[in-house]
Amino acid sequence: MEVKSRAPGKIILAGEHAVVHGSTAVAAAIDLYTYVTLRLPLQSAENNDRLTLQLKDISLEFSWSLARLKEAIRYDSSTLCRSTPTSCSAETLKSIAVLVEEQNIPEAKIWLTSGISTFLWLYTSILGFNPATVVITSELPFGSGLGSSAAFCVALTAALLASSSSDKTHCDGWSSLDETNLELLNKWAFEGEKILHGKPSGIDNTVSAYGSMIKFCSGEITRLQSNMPLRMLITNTRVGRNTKALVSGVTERAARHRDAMNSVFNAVDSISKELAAIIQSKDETPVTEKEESIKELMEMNQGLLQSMGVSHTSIDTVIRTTVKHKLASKLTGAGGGGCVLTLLPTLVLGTVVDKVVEELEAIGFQCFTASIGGNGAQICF
Ligand SMILES: Nc1ncnc2c1ncn2[C@@H]1O[C@H](COP(=O)(O)OP(=O)(O)OP(=O)(O)O)[C@@H](O)[C@H]1O
Ligand SMILES: C[C@@](O)(CCO)CC(=O)[O-]
Ligand SMILES: [Mg+2]
Repeated sequence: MEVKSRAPGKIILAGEHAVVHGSTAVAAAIDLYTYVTLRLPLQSAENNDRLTLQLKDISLEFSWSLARLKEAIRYDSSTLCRSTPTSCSAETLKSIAVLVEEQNIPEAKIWLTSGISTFLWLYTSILGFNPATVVITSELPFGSGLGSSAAFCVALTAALLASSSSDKTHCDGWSSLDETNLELLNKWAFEGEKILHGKPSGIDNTVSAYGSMIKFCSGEITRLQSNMPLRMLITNTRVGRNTKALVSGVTERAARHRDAMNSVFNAVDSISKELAAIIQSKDETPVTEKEESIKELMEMNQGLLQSMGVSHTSIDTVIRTTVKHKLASKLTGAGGGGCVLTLLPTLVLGTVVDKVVEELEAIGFQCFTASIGGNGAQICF
């Protein structure tokens, strides 16, 4: 039996980090996906006593015998229930860490450790100690602010849940999940993100699972219907960083300067709400005027992210380069490097965009555009 799944990455238009502290944020799915192929072997097949994970983009394979998994992860798989997502306990995470360590991940790829731990947790929690080969590929850059960790959790969980569901109707092409399955998928993916982000808000897994564009506040989701064109240039500074460390840095700063940081988070909340209202507004305001407002909101949000301590000199370089051409930019995702968004207003000339891209790429950054607000998680049998 084989099932495939895919889940998109995302951009955060406003509200990253503050959303972890209860503020509103606005995010949209992008058309760059993480793909999972899950193969369950026949009883009689070779390798029916192993769990194998293949990360195709980086040509790495990890494999565990089921006996070793059962010995190390000491929970009773008969008590696990795919329909009630639970958190990975510190004790289980420790046992999983031992299993990951045994795989001798190359030092240069050590950042994969948390991803592989998350894989083992989600797999054994949903499918128990059953043999399989799981193949993963991704169009998303890892650890760059485009939600690679959430897309990984959502795509993996979608394949795991689909393979264990009674409804395996063959379909041609990708099909979306129904509301009940989406909700379950999103809850499991959130548990996976907890291993990767430490204290996630849940916005990344939610927008990856549901797709489209959402306003998100303390777990409450509002799907947004955009009533204006929204084009963003995405610049990957290629500066690596880790979301978990950045999130905990902001939490520590918030503990040191409670009142000041609460004011920052409140300001971000207002920015996100205003941004969502502009995007959805059906009034007669000309698009150019709406774009001017979004531009200003992005600049303000970037200033507040700077004051949270999550910007980076590479991000400042992108901002300086784009502002010369009267374009506004802000970091997206956790910051500290990673990706930057630049609003491309409808009237901006193609020649100006080409010039900006040329300048940014000459510095060593990578620029691309992506379609915003598309599909969420999908499966294919
Ligand atoms: N396809 C994948 N295969 C294995 N691990 C992955 C994959 N995608 C992401 N990961 C794991 O997620 C980690 C990156 O997550 P992180 O949250 O730091 O960045 P991000 O999700 O890309 O950015 P942001 O959280 O800011 O949107 C990687 O170091 C890796 O452990
Ligand atoms: C930085 C953060 O706000 C967004 C990362 O894409 C973390 C989170 O919400 O989990
Ligand atoms: Mg992430």
